[in-house]
Amino acid sequence: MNITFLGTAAAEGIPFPFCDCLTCNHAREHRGRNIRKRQSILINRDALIDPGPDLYASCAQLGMSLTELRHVLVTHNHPDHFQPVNLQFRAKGFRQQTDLPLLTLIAPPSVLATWDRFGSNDASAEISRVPFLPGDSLSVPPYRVEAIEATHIEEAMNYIIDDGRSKLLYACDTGLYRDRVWNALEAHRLDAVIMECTLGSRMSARTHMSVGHMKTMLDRMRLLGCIDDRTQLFATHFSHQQVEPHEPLSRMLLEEAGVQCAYDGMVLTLGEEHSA
Ligand SMILES: Nc1ccn([C@@H]2O[C@H](COP(=O)(O)O)[C@@H](O)[C@H]2O)c(=O)n1
Repeated sequence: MNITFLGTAAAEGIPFPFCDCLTCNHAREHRGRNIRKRQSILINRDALIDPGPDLYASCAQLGMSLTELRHVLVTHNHPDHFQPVNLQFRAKGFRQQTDLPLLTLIAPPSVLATWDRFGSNDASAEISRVPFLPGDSLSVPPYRVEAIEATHIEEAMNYIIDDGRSKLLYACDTGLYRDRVWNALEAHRLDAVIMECTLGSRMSARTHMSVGHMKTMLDRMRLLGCIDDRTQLFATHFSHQQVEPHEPLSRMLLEEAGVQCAYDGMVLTLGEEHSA
């Protein structure tokens, strides 16, 4: 499974244009991995999680097209994770010479309601919708997708994605899992975990993760046998209000939690990593 981080920031991005905090100012001055677009990942070339506000800019910057995209999974109904216009522009009039595969839109009912409220049309966007909720699973070859309940807003989900060779847990956005979620997770042996660490080392909250909470979650996963020393661990979805620039943040995550710090353009081939 190839995974490309299209964006690694929380709602505001880094730098947030309406902010002059140290992290935002440092990003403007030093750029590189300090610049973070809003959170989104591409799996291989055919599955995308969270088509947020920076999707087109990320693809342009990384030289990637989405013409092979077949599955879009949405975690929850927040505007930094789902922007209907990204998929509305799949309509024929916007790409007359390009044929696209039918797209499966896997999303909670609240996200599908937003899709409808923005005047979207499934037929013209060549989309087949699949209402999805925590506890649901389905097969969209080559993937098996299972949703577990996130601790964030109503209907928010994290995804377990299995391509038959490796299994990923995508844990954005969430706070500490509720007890009932651990029963569902127990059955899984994970090759990679991508977990939000919105709050860095500065604070704790119910609906987002700090490095302390991340360690708590990973310790419990280890105890249950979901992860072991071979599992690759990544932190992402950082808030400019809570984290330092990329280098000190990377050091802190590695030292305190044994976790790698994701950056925009990072590519994982489960077992390897190199820049796009
Ligand atoms: N405990 C928190 C929660 C949020 N933030 C900041 O707010 C932004 C939006 O949060 P959502 O819960 O709506 O995703 C987030 O990007 C953080 O910058 C926070 O600092 N502490």
